Amino acid sequence: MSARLAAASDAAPVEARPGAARPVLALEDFHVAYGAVEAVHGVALHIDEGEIVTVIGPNGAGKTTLLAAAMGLLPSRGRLRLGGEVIARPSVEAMVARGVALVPERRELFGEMSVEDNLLLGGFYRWRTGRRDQRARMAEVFAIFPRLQERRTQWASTLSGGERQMLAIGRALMARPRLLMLDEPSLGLAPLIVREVLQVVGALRTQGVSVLLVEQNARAALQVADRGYVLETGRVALQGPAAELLHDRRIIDTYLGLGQRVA
Ligand SMILES: Nc1ncnc2c1ncn2[C@@H]1O[C@H](COP(=O)(O)OP(=O)(O)OP(=O)(O)O)[C@@H](O)[C@H]1O
Repeated sequence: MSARLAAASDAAPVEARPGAARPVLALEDFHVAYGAVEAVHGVALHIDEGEIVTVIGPNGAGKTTLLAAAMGLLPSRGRLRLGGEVIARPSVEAMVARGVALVPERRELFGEMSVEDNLLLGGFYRWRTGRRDQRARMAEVFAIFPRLQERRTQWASTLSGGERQMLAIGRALMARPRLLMLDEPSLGLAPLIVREVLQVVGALRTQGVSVLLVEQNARAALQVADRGYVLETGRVALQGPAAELLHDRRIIDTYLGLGQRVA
């Protein structure tokens, strides 16, 4: 294991790390349970401003659970901070109001509504007033995903898998989030489309959006991310710079397949 890769969760509290940028999101000793059964056991992770951080791991490791609880969709125990603020009881309303957006695994689009109307709904909560503002933001989203503009009047249900994923991300971007949380954006997509979608995700950092990317496609995720965490049975098993994780023997053997070295 490389010296810069750490086997356990962040040992020091985030604010205690020398020279650390202020994290957009920090979880410390974060636990999530379904009834009496705990699925996430004391995870610590952070995302700094403009960073793309990925959480990878096998089926059932707790990735979706972690993301849902960080968004306030599931009850949690531990510490969650957004910027400098401790959020005592994370709720969806609190997270959305503070500029966090989640793109869920199943995308949750409104199939019998146009691309344009799906996008407008994404900005509704934050921009209840000011329709002109929403139109301006939609133009920005179309600049990011030109394919959506070509299909703006088409029902969401008629889009291809890749286009639906773009629409789901575009809808989340309508709220101008500081932090975008993505759950398995590669799910069900062909490799070329995965690359296209993740390239756009990578470009978001230049627009001041930080990204928490949960992925089973470890290679694709590590190629776009700055740092990564490996979650196994609800615990952080390994973490470090994405470029180093990509070349870590254990990651290659377990997640990248057939003992191949990454070129
Ligand atoms: N609604 C639920 N009720 C009870 N247990 C659940 C529920 N949802 C998930 N779990 C359990 O929590 C654990 C973590 O599941 P989770 O879906 O978060 O894993 P994951 O890493 O996202 O997996 P995948 O990559 O397959 O989506 C699993 O053991 C799962 O069975």
